[in-house]
Amino acid sequence: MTEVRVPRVLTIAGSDSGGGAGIQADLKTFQELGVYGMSAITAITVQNTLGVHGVYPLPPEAAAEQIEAVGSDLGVDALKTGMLFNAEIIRLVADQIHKFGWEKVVVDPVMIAKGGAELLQNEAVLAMKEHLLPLALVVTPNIPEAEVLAGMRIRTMEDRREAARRIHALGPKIVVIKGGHDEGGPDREDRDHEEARIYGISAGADREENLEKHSEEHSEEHSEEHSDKYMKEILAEHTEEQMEKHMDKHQEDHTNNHKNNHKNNHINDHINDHMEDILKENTEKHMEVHLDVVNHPDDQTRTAMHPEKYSHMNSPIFKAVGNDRDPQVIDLIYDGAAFTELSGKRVNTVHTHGTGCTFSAAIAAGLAQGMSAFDAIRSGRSFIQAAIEDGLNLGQGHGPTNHWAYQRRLGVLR
Ligand SMILES: Nc1ncnc2c1ncn2[C@@H]1O[C@H](COP(=O)(O)OP(=O)(O)OP(=O)(O)O)[C@@H](O)[C@H]1O
Ligand SMILES: Cc1ncc(COP(=O)(O)O)c(N)n1
Repeated sequence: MTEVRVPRVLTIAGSDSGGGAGIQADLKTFQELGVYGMSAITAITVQNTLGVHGVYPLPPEAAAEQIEAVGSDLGVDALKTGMLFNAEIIRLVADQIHKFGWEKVVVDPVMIAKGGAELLQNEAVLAMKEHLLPLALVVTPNIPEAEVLAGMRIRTMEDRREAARRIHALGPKIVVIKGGHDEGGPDREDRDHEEARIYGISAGADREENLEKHSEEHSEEHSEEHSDKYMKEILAEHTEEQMEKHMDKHQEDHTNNHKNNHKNNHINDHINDHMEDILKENTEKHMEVHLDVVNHPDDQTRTAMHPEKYSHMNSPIFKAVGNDRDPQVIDLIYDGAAFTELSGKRVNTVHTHGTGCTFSAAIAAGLAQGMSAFDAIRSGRSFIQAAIEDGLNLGQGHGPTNHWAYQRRLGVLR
């Protein structure tokens, strides 16, 4: 009889002292999903919910040696990469993946923290494109990262599809462009003018033509100086937008928190007095959530070309709660043949620190468990949706997500 072995997953990423992103988020996700987690740390960040206060990269060999130690002894069924910080670390990590012949590789091309700190040096983008992306089964850029990797602005879903095609051409088998950052943004005219400023093109009627011309020149040029400037502009712009939204929401949250303090004390007393009742009630509430999911008629997954290929995505357990009237967040998947949109309810919260890390870690866990890439992505989406919806409200800033939420909803109350 063959012995059943626990799936083993490695994360190669930076440490987040605040516990919401990076290695810490990854290991929490692995544990929740029932896989054995291992880590190779690339950098130590001094971080809390208010931001990144320091970055201490480890010597590149430290990452390579950790991977060697884990790979040569415990073995790795799937892995994910997160913050890699510099080109040398990227090269050594890629060498190790290549040497061990690992195929279930999820690359989360982390570039910048939500608060604006640089988690990947500008000049390392080229190394990521050349050395790491070709080894990826799944790559999961957010919109600003996709803009940098594809060398184009993303304003519409068609832009996103074009960016996905370009990134796919760099070698990964499946591209997932996440939609967390797509909150509508400035109107088309403003974006046109902003784009014109960055590209140095006109914003008038001949705009599309100019943009196309620019994009051709851009791919021919590939000058590092140009892509450095381009990357800085894109990332700075997105960060400013996010910070403004964050500050508004944060002030609102603070007022609400204050108002809720008395109420919370009462609730705590109540919980202590009636623990059993609360737990029972919670279980019923979670069952209702499931029923809502099961009965929901409109599956929010739209499959562009091969519905039969993705029929497993109709599995009720993997459906996000929500409906078409809710503001949506859409992740776009491209496998070189078809586009699939995964959409779910957009949660109105500032506590989304580490969402990308958690999502990619959950995908790696699914792959290690033998899921297809699409199932793993779908299940990763459900994991992060639950983690954002049932937020923990920790810290004074941009708080972490709730890594317990997914299992709790499945009825495992802990
Ligand atoms: N407000 C939200 N409501 C629901 N889902 C969200 C929300 N924000 C992000 N997500 C989901 O979380 C996952 C990560 O998306 P996001 O675009 O935030 O990645 P990211 O910017 O790389 O994350 P981070 O940098 O915080 O680690 C995606 O599956 C996305 O759809
Ligand atoms: C170590 C580390 N890795 C990744 C992120 C990205 O997460 P976010 O964009 O939510 O800050 C981070 N902040 N820290």
